[in-house]
Amino acid sequence: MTSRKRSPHDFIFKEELGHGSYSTVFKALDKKSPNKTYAIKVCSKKHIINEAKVKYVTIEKNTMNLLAQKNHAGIIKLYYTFHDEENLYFVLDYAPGGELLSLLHRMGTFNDLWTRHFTVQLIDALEFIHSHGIIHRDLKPENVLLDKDGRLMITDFGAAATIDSSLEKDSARCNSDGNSINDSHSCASFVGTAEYVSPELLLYNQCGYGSDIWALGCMIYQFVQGHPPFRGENELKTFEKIVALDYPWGPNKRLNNSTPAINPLVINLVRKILVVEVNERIPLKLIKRHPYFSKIDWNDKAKIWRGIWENSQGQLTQQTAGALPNLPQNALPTKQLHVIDTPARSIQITKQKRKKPTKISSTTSSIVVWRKRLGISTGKDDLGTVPSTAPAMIASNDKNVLSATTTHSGSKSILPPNLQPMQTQIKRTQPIAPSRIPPKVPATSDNMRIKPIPRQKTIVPSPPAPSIPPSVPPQLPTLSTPSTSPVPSTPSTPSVETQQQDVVHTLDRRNPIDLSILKQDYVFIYGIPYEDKGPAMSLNSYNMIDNDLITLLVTQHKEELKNSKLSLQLLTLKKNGMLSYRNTIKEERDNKGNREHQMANIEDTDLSMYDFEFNELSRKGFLILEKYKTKLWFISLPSYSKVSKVPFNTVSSLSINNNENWVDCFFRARQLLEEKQILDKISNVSFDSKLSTETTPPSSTFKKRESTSGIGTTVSPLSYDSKLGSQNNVPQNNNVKEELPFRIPTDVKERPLANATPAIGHSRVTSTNNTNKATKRTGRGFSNSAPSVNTYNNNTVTVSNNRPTTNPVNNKHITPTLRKQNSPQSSSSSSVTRSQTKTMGYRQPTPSPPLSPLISPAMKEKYLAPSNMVISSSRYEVLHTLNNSQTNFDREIASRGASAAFRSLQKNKREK
Ligand SMILES: Nc1ncnc2c1ncn2[C@@H]1O[C@H](COP(=O)(O)OP(=O)(O)OP(=O)(O)O)[C@@H](O)[C@H]1O
Repeated sequence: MTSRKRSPHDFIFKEELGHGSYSTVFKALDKKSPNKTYAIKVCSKKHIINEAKVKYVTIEKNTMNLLAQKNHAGIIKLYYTFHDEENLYFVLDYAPGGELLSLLHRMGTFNDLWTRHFTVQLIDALEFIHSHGIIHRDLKPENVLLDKDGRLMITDFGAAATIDSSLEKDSARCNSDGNSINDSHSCASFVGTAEYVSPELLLYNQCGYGSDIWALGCMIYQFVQGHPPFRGENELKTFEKIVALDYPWGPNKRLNNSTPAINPLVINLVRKILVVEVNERIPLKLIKRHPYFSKIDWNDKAKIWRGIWENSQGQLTQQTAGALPNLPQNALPTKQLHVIDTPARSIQITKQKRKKPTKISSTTSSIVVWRKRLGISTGKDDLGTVPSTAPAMIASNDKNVLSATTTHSGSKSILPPNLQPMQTQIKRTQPIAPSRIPPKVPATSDNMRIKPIPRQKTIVPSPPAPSIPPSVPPQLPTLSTPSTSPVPSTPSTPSVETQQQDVVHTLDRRNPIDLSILKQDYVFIYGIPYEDKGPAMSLNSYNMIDNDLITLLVTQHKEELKNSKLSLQLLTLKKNGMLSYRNTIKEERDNKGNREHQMANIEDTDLSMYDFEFNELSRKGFLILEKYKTKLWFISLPSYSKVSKVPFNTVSSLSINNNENWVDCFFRARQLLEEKQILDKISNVSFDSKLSTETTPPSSTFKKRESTSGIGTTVSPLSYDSKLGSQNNVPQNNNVKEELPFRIPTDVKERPLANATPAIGHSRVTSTNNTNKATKRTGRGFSNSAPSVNTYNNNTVTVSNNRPTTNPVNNKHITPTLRKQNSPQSSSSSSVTRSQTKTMGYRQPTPSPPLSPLISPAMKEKYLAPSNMVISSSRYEVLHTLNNSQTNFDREIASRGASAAFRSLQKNKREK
């Protein structure tokens, strides 16, 4: 870089490379060193002022100046800035490969190799940007350019913001004025592109590093799917999808059929990134340790930044390209060099027609409209004022700015130091949290369809907001598929498609689908001790409970699992909502001679599904069913290879509905129980009534197991073994006490309410203990249950304090929150349960306070789910609950349970 002042006359302007909302970009040669090619972005001063783009030009220049000093391969470098009477000039790295989006469009989707290649480079570049306290805020494939070898270069920093470098990297937020926010976590404006905008920006007016990571997740998804994950018919619908986390995983669209399916690790990674709660979103440093990158040496920059056609030695090779379908090197755009030596003065900055005519303000207005529709307070936005993204003083200095451009190495800013927007610390306003969520957040099927949009317009001016339609609660999907029909007439034969799918998963394909079973599988069951102070694990590691933890547990207890006769259990979800298990290896019987031990009734209040994470492809996953007394219960699927070794001859009539995942089946069962109509239909179904009356503790073997210790004190954060990948990741230290993997509560005291719902008369048979407890619960004010619940609870009124019930009139689920309002007595329990919830530390970023002792004797015996725990079937309930939650943590909890339901709902809708 040179400090010598440059001017337009130092360059030969060649063809136009493209134009943006306030600029036209030309290829240009340096007259002094003709071998050096640049891209010069020419911005018309008049246009900038007229279109009020000064602040964005300023931000872009300052940000690029800052980054250029460190010279990172993944960032378009700004070499010089200068101006003449008419224009501003930014002399930039020339990226002959064009936009990454163009390449993606040519390819349809990227294969795994390219996906990893670009993702790795993106991560490295993003880390560099963040390490300088900069948030890009408009990451998307259009803003990523390629050099001639297919290395990516991030550009377009016009929406960037800086934060205070003293803040924690992953927690810092900023406002778009470049002011760090360590208290209010507020962002004063909306920027970005609708498809890539983060939920925290939409919902809470916040932006931070996490927002870039969200966009990264969207891009990775786009690499493998060919389109961004969230795309509605208009921006408002796109926003709805974002906050609903409504994105589909479709088949890979590559033309070449030999292309393998999407790497499950990519899916896993994207799922970890696309998390609505920003605090739960995986940070960059953990992304780098994700198994998808197990072979990446992040310190080896040369390797990371090699071209797409270079081999590991850095040599260009046709091999790589040859191995990829339809991947000629000329996939990268090669614009013909028309040598048009344009005199600088005659450069016309045309009124932009291609894209982003009103980029930021348009998105902003869309978000404002959207938030208005949701009834979310947006402060000034509600008054129709779009918050500014730049300090107010910039506007008043527009002209000064334009006449004060400098070379890069000269004074660093266009503005005088006291007016520099990127460094000015301004007291921020409080975060604008949603103050009200309206009764309707449309989750209509019409926005499920994805229309091919050739190019992601950054911003399209939004249509005027339609008036809010009257609230229509989303309907639960009805059941109609033969394999899940509750009518037990003739066993249905799986469809051809079903049969094909079952090739992998069906354990015994000779048998027809057993209509009384929704889902049946082999699982490992873990109990994680949950003590007064919280889970008997470090909160940090507890925060990481997910597939990785399950994998860790399996890894750690592999031998034990292999050898233990109790390790493999058959877990069955029946249509009456009963979850039962059976030891498939040793046929143990309980005192009543039952081979099958009921575990819990999912219809039961006590069984709360807190979270799930299943990957049906890799057969990895877990489901946290509940915190019951002292344990959290996990159900984890073993790998298929393990399942295939199970001696199936010990199991009769095993047909598994593997077309649906566990979560969907749970909701299906729940729905069956809740809908009167369905209950009628299933009244003839002969349920195993033995199970429903079981009150006797099962075998002593189980008891003995129960008394042994569970997982010990601390599990350190996971580290990935790069050689072994995710299936074999191991903890950094082995400070994990031995855990017996199988921990089913086997006596009445320990077991969650183990009630089956008898078919005839729908009366609920409960054990003596449970009946008492149920009565206690009723006494806490839950008698205002929906009629449908009582319909099948003739004898014992047992109404969930966390389970939505169904109003038979409109089939609308009544949230606990709503019921709570009708139930004065519920307040005490809700406060207690809230305390419990917090203490659970569920993926809480910071350690939560110690668990307050359980208060009532009843609670000592029975765990009460948090009052706002929602297993919901409608997005409305989710948002309603989120809105009514008093703390972020409550929101997190509610959001998790609800998101499961919502996904289920969406899936069903899509299937329709
Ligand atoms: N350094 C570069 N090398 C090659 N082409 C470039 C370079 N910078 C920009 N372009 C091309 O010029 C087009 C316009 O870029 P520019 O930065 O002016 O606008 P934009 O970022 O696309 O839009 P906006 O400014 O509205 O966000 C880009 O889409 C890209 O195709």
